[in-house]
Amino acid sequence: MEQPIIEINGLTKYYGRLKAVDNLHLTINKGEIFGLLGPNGAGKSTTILMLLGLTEPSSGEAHICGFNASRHPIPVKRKVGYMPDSVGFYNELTALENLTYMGRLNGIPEATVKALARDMLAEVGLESAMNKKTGTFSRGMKQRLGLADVLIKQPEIIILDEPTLGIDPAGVRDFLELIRQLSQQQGLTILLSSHHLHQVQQVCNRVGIFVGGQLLAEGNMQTLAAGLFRSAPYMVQVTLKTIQDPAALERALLQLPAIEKVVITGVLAEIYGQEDITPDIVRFFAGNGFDVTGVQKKTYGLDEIYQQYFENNLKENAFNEKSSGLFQRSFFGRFKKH
Ligand SMILES: Nc1ncnc2c1ncn2[C@@H]1O[C@H](COP(=O)(O)OP(=O)(O)OP(=O)(O)O)[C@@H](O)[C@H]1O
Repeated sequence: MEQPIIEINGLTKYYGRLKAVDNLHLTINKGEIFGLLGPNGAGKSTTILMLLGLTEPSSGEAHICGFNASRHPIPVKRKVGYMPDSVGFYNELTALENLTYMGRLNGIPEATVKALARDMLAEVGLESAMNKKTGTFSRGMKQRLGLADVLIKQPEIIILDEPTLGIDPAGVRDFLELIRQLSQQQGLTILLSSHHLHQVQQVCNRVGIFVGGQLLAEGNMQTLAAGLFRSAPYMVQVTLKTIQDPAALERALLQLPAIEKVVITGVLAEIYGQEDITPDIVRFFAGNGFDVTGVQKKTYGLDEIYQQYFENNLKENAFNEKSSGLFQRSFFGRFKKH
């Protein structure tokens, strides 16, 4: 049963004349890992600040666990743990000392704070480093400590702003896995802002694509891909030993049912269709005496979704810069709930 925990209605923020967030509508359910995806300046951080009650919206409102974020920021802060993109610690203190200190600041009773800090450090995989000074920590270790710092408040929602920035690939993988486990084991709701497509794709149940202050699309990977690639959602790549007459091959393939488009480049044929056309295609090539060296069914990931949007958006901008807003709305309009 879906239970809304973050409800955003018409949230808008102007900085002077700049509309940093434009009429945002979004609902996030309890236990979801939601990715706010978008390039720099898209409005992700401003949205997060409004959710935390740290900046006042120009219009619209956000409810967190039922509390209006700008009218009741204190209960909201109790429910939400926020990790900014860069977390500062006292370098001369150990991880345990830093975390115990943060726990005290958050009002955790003296009798339990140290034990809780130890538990949280174990939770984020820093058990063996808890007595090391944080000045010696790598960026990945600092992010884990940042997460422990958020968890010690025992929040219901965690908001992470670009949490994997500057961490090496193995560290990123471990960190994302940790986030996934926390969400699964503790039923935490996690909102994660990032411009790293692959990372968001790995860990999030649902993503929202932000550009120019607008939420252009939201959904899971399947819904986004199905909507975006509606005209030809399936693609099969066939590699052949040779292609003597590409035009004739294209014509012949287009005779097959459900095939919408064929693109031949060198010895590679990319065949797009309405249905999963792989069996028909394989039969076609085998039956017509082609030497097939490879067949690959393509599934659309966030990369393609993002790329497709940007490619089209760039073309449109080059054509008429002023129409880009309109284009964005029409291109992604079909995904939007509001
Ligand atoms: N305090 C501020 N005063 C004026 N303009 C601001 C302020 N904060 C952000 N902006 C502008 O609002 C827009 C959205 O910025 P925001 O930081 O929310 O985007 P973002 O998606 O989080 O990007 P990044 O990943 O670079 O932080 C940008 O054009 C930014 O320059």
